[in-house]
Amino acid sequence: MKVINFAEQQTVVNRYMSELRDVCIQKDRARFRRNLERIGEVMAYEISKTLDYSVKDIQTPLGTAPTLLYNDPIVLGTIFRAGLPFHQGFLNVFEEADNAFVSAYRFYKDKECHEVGIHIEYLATPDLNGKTLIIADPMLATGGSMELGLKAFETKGIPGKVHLCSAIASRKGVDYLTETFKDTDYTLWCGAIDPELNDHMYIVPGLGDAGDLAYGGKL
Ligand SMILES: O=c1cc[nH]c(=O)[nH]1
Repeated sequence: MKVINFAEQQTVVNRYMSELRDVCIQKDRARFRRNLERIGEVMAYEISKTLDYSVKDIQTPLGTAPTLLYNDPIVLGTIFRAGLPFHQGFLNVFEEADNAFVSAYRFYKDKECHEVGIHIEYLATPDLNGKTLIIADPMLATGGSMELGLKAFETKGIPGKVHLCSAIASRKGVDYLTETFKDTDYTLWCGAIDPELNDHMYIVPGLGDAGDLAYGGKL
Protein backbone atom coordinates (compact mmCIF):
# COMPACT_ATOMS: atom_id res chain seq x y z
CA MET A 1 0.00 0.00 0.00
CA LYS A 2 1.18 3.47 -0.90
CA VAL A 3 0.80 6.38 1.58
CA ILE A 4 0.44 10.03 0.48
CA ASN A 5 0.78 12.75 3.14
CA PHE A 6 -0.40 16.19 1.96
CA ALA A 7 1.21 17.86 4.99
CA GLU A 8 4.61 17.20 3.39
CA GLN A 9 3.60 19.11 0.27
CA GLN A 10 3.13 22.80 -0.47
CA THR A 11 -0.62 22.71 -0.98
CA VAL A 12 -3.74 24.68 -0.09
CA VAL A 13 -4.87 21.58 1.85
CA ASN A 14 -2.60 22.76 4.68
CA ARG A 15 -4.63 25.95 5.00
CA TYR A 16 -7.92 24.03 5.19
CA MET A 17 -6.32 21.68 7.73
CA SER A 18 -5.17 24.60 9.89
CA GLU A 19 -8.75 25.92 9.99
CA LEU A 20 -10.12 22.48 10.91
CA ARG A 21 -7.68 22.25 13.81
CA ASP A 22 -7.80 25.86 15.07
CA VAL A 23 -9.74 25.82 18.34
CA CYS A 24 -11.42 29.18 17.55
CA ILE A 25 -12.14 28.74 13.83
CA GLN A 26 -13.41 25.16 14.19
CA LYS A 27 -16.33 26.40 16.35
CA ASP A 28 -17.97 27.67 13.15
CA ARG A 29 -19.74 24.45 12.11
CA ALA A 30 -20.53 25.53 8.57
CA ARG A 31 -16.90 26.43 7.98
CA PHE A 32 -15.74 23.18 9.59
CA ARG A 33 -17.96 21.15 7.25
CA ARG A 34 -16.91 23.22 4.25
CA ASN A 35 -13.21 22.75 5.04
CA LEU A 36 -13.66 18.97 5.21
CA GLU A 37 -15.52 19.19 1.90
CA ARG A 38 -12.73 21.26 0.33
CA ILE A 39 -10.08 18.73 1.42
CA GLY A 40 -12.25 16.02 -0.16
CA GLU A 41 -12.38 18.05 -3.39
CA VAL A 42 -8.59 18.42 -3.58
CA MET A 43 -8.02 14.73 -2.77
CA ALA A 44 -10.54 13.75 -5.42
CA TYR A 45 -8.68 15.91 -7.95
CA GLU A 46 -5.38 14.21 -7.05
CA ILE A 47 -7.00 10.76 -7.27
CA SER A 48 -8.40 11.70 -10.69
CA LYS A 49 -4.80 11.74 -11.98
CA THR A 50 -4.44 8.03 -11.07
CA LEU A 51 -7.50 6.81 -13.02
CA ASP A 52 -7.47 5.03 -16.40
CA TYR A 53 -8.11 7.35 -19.33
CA SER A 54 -8.92 6.99 -23.02
CA VAL A 55 -9.60 9.53 -25.73
CA LYS A 56 -13.25 10.23 -26.56
CA ASP A 57 -14.43 12.48 -29.37
CA ILE A 58 -16.66 15.27 -28.06
CA GLN A 59 -18.88 16.93 -30.62
CA THR A 60 -18.81 20.73 -30.32
CA PRO A 61 -21.01 23.11 -32.38
CA LEU A 62 -17.97 23.68 -34.64
CA GLY A 63 -16.20 20.32 -34.80
CA THR A 64 -14.82 17.43 -32.79
CA ALA A 65 -12.59 17.74 -29.71
CA PRO A 66 -10.61 14.58 -28.84
CA THR A 67 -10.65 14.55 -25.01
CA LEU A 68 -8.95 12.33 -22.41
CA LEU A 69 -11.72 11.04 -20.13
CA TYR A 70 -11.51 8.51 -17.32
CA ASN A 71 -13.20 5.13 -17.65
CA ASP A 72 -13.20 4.08 -13.97
CA PRO A 73 -16.65 3.31 -12.56
CA ILE A 74 -16.32 5.15 -9.25
CA VAL A 75 -18.04 4.33 -5.97
CA LEU A 76 -17.64 6.80 -3.11
CA GLY A 77 -17.95 5.13 0.27
CA THR A 78 -18.16 6.77 3.65
CA ILE A 79 -18.65 6.01 7.31
CA PHE A 80 -21.37 7.85 9.29
CA ARG A 81 -21.48 10.49 10.61
CA ALA A 82 -18.28 12.53 10.45
CA GLY A 83 -17.58 11.20 6.95
CA LEU A 84 -20.55 12.99 5.36
CA PRO A 85 -19.04 16.43 4.61
CA PHE A 86 -15.74 14.86 3.52
CA HIS A 87 -17.68 12.49 1.23
CA GLN A 88 -19.58 15.46 -0.24
CA GLY A 89 -16.27 16.96 -1.36
CA PHE A 90 -15.44 13.84 -3.37
CA LEU A 91 -18.97 13.80 -4.78
CA ASN A 92 -18.62 17.44 -5.91
CA VAL A 93 -15.72 16.29 -8.12
CA PHE A 94 -16.92 12.79 -9.15
CA GLU A 95 -20.53 13.87 -9.50
CA GLU A 96 -21.61 10.83 -11.51
CA ALA A 97 -20.31 8.36 -8.92
CA ASP A 98 -22.37 5.74 -7.13
CA ASN A 99 -22.30 5.89 -3.34
CA ALA A 100 -21.93 3.48 -0.45
CA PHE A 101 -22.62 4.13 3.23
CA VAL A 102 -21.81 2.26 6.41
CA SER A 103 -22.37 3.13 10.04
CA ALA A 104 -19.75 2.20 12.58
CA TYR A 105 -19.65 3.12 16.23
CA ARG A 106 -17.13 2.54 18.97
CA PHE A 107 -18.24 0.64 22.04
CA TYR A 108 -16.58 1.06 25.40
CA LYS A 109 -16.00 -1.23 28.34
CA ASP A 110 -16.42 1.45 31.05
CA LYS A 111 -17.50 5.00 31.86
CA GLU A 112 -13.93 6.20 31.26
CA CYS A 113 -14.53 5.37 27.61
CA HIS A 114 -11.88 2.67 27.19
CA GLU A 115 -12.66 1.33 23.76
CA VAL A 116 -13.24 -2.41 23.22
CA GLY A 117 -14.39 -2.44 19.63
CA ILE A 118 -16.12 -0.95 16.62
CA HIS A 119 -19.58 -2.15 15.65
CA ILE A 120 -20.95 -2.02 12.08
CA GLU A 121 -24.72 -1.49 11.98
CA TYR A 122 -26.01 -0.04 8.67
CA LEU A 123 -24.79 -0.85 5.16
CA ALA A 124 -26.07 0.48 1.83
CA THR A 125 -23.88 -0.08 -1.22
CA PRO A 126 -24.11 -0.81 -4.94
CA ASP A 127 -22.31 -3.79 -6.52
CA LEU A 128 -18.61 -3.11 -5.99
CA ASN A 129 -17.13 -5.77 -8.29
CA GLY A 130 -14.40 -4.22 -10.42
CA LYS A 131 -15.25 -0.69 -9.28
CA THR A 132 -12.84 2.03 -8.13
CA LEU A 133 -13.77 2.42 -4.48
CA ILE A 134 -12.83 5.65 -2.67
CA ILE A 135 -13.54 5.55 1.07
CA ALA A 136 -13.70 8.89 2.90
CA ASP A 137 -13.18 8.61 6.66
CA PRO A 138 -11.88 11.95 7.99
CA MET A 139 -10.30 10.76 11.25
CA LEU A 140 -8.10 7.66 10.97
CA ALA A 141 -7.33 6.88 14.62
CA THR A 142 -6.55 3.16 15.09
CA GLY A 143 -7.44 2.27 11.50
CA GLY A 144 -10.12 -0.08 12.84
CA SER A 145 -13.18 1.68 11.44
CA MET A 146 -11.56 2.12 8.01
CA GLU A 147 -10.66 -1.58 7.92
CA LEU A 148 -14.09 -2.70 9.11
CA GLY A 149 -15.82 -0.26 6.75
CA LEU A 150 -13.85 -1.66 3.81
CA LYS A 151 -14.60 -5.24 4.92
CA ALA A 152 -18.31 -4.40 5.18
CA PHE A 153 -18.28 -2.87 1.67
CA GLU A 154 -16.41 -5.89 0.29
CA THR A 155 -19.33 -8.14 1.27
CA LYS A 156 -21.00 -6.50 -1.77
CA GLY A 157 -18.23 -7.14 -4.30
CA ILE A 158 -14.48 -6.86 -4.70
CA PRO A 159 -13.35 -3.48 -6.04
CA GLY A 160 -10.72 -3.25 -8.79
CA LYS A 161 -8.98 -0.31 -7.11
CA VAL A 162 -9.17 1.04 -3.56
CA HIS A 163 -8.32 4.54 -2.27
CA LEU A 164 -8.54 5.14 1.49
CA CYS A 165 -8.82 8.83 2.38
CA SER A 166 -8.52 10.63 5.70
CA ALA A 167 -8.13 14.27 6.68
CA ILE A 168 -6.09 13.46 9.81
CA ALA A 169 -4.51 10.08 10.48
CA SER A 170 -2.52 8.92 13.47
CA ARG A 171 0.90 7.33 12.91
CA LYS A 172 -0.44 4.20 14.64
CA GLY A 173 -3.44 4.02 12.29
CA VAL A 174 -1.25 4.48 9.22
CA ASP A 175 1.16 1.77 10.42
CA TYR A 176 -1.75 -0.58 11.14
CA LEU A 177 -3.29 -0.15 7.67
CA THR A 178 0.13 -0.33 5.97
CA GLU A 179 0.71 -3.70 7.64
CA THR A 180 -2.85 -4.97 7.10
CA PHE A 181 -2.84 -4.07 3.40
CA LYS A 182 0.88 -4.56 2.71
CA ASP A 183 0.27 -6.90 -0.23
CA THR A 184 -2.20 -4.61 -1.99
CA ASP A 185 -1.92 -1.73 -4.44
CA TYR A 186 -4.30 0.40 -2.34
CA THR A 187 -3.43 4.05 -1.76
CA LEU A 188 -3.91 5.80 1.59
CA TRP A 189 -4.33 9.57 1.20
CA CYS A 190 -3.85 11.65 4.38
CA GLY A 191 -4.22 15.40 4.90
CA ALA A 192 -1.77 15.01 7.77
CA ILE A 193 -0.30 12.24 9.92
CA ASP A 194 -0.20 13.09 13.64
CA PRO A 195 2.14 11.42 16.13
CA GLU A 196 -0.14 10.26 18.95
CA LEU A 197 -3.39 8.70 20.12
CA ASN A 198 -4.64 9.47 23.64
CA ASP A 199 -6.29 7.00 26.07
CA HIS A 200 -9.68 7.62 24.44
CA MET A 201 -8.23 6.85 21.00
CA TYR A 202 -8.42 10.47 19.90
CA ILE A 203 -5.71 11.75 17.59
CA VAL A 204 -3.23 14.21 19.17
CA PRO A 205 -2.84 17.04 18.27
CA GLY A 206 -5.73 16.15 15.91
CA LEU A 207 -8.76 18.43 16.03
CA GLY A 208 -11.14 16.91 18.58
CA ASP A 209 -14.36 15.10 17.66
CA ALA A 210 -15.02 15.65 13.95
CA GLY A 211 -18.64 14.44 14.14
CA ASP A 212 -19.49 16.81 17.00
CA LEU A 213 -17.71 19.72 15.32
CA ALA A 214 -19.59 19.13 12.06
CA TYR A 215 -23.04 18.31 13.47
CA GLY A 216 -23.15 19.14 17.20
CA GLY A 217 -22.91 16.99 20.30
CA LYS A 218 -24.67 13.68 20.88
CA LEU A 219 -26.02 11.84 23.91
O1 LIG B 1 -9.37 12.19 17.08
C1 LIG B 1 -10.38 11.64 16.63
C2 LIG B 1 -10.44 10.25 16.38
C3 LIG B 1 -11.59 9.71 15.87
N1 LIG B 1 -12.65 10.51 15.61
C4 LIG B 1 -12.60 11.84 15.84
O2 LIG B 1 -13.58 12.55 15.58
N2 LIG B 1 -11.48 12.37 16.35
